[in-house]
Amino acid sequence: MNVVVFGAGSLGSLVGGLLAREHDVTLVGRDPHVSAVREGGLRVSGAFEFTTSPSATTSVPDAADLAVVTVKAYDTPEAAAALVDCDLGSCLSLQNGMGNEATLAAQLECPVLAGTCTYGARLAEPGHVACTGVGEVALGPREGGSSTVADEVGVAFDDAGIETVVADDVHRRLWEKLAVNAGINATTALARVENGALVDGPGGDVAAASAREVARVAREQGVDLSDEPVVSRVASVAADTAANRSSMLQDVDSGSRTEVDAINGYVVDAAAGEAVPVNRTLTALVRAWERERGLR
Ligand SMILES: NC(=O)C1=CN([C@@H]2O[C@H](COP(=O)(O)OP(=O)(O)OC[C@H]3O[C@@H](n4cnc5c(N)ncnc54)[C@H](O)[C@@H]3O)[C@@H](O)[C@H]2O)C=CC1
Ligand SMILES: CC(C)(CO)C(=O)C(=O)O
Repeated sequence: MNVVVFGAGSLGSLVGGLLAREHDVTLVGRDPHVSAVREGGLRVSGAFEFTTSPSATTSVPDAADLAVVTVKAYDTPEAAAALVDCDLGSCLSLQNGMGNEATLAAQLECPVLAGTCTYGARLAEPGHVACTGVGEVALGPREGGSSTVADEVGVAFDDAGIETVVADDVHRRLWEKLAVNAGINATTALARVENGALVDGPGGDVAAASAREVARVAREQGVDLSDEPVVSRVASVAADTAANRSSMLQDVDSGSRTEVDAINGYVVDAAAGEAVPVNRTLTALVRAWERERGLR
């Protein structure tokens, strides 16, 4: 399979590196990482240890069987615009946050797949990505249900040794992942704590309350997501990733824009006036930090 990974940063380089063991992969990213990969290949370390040599460029090739989109959620419109002239068989988003697939589908003619990814990745240096945790990719048609395209992409990921589930309930999975990110990311970013600080105590109460709001909004959207399993999921992820600094805390650490608009902000927008005070507060406080740093 000929794959273009659009957004070759941490996650894109890990997934692209794993896929490159079995497929023809082109990483689309930015220098100095792209130049380093061109010159010396891509080293994947951490839970894996290998070096591979995908193509690497700063511009999109003319065609590919599959585009895997791994930019931050706020860059998805730009990614969609950059891919519009690429002759694609299909497109898969592995991003966090909600709305990415709709943004891609609005501009691309190919089938768009939705996905969640619980692998952990960190770009250690140009040309070198570390896998900080082995997880799972779940993917399916963005419309829900099943499709031949989703099956084929699932086989391609599985053939590359990526733990993959082809899911006919991708909407539920996206909302469940949203509840986890809405509970953990902003809470840890604002408190400047690692995920484990939410396992119990005041931070955990905020994370649980945020997740309950997400579950309610999901149900209002017709997605079967119950409160307590979601709250338990948030607590178990916080415990399993206790030493992690969440991606939003890492963004705050580096003074970078966060994905709050696609996470807690999405919950507020989807609630359409329904009371979601915890997500509304988390969104406002993270946006206040971004504004103070001139990021919005
Ligand atoms: N890093 C991780 O462990 C995980 C990340 N995610 C999600 O995956 C997405 C990506 O996250 P990361 O890889 O951590 O972010 P990142 O910032 O490391 O990677 C994104 C990359 O896209 C590149 N990019 C953006 N626009 C571009 C353009 N127009 N042309 C070329 N390159 C462009 C950026 O330069 C950057 O290198 C986010 O939604 C994140 O929440 C999900 C699961 C795990
Ligand atoms: C699951 C969690 C919260 C792990 O840190 C994550 O996905 C993130 O940090 O964005």
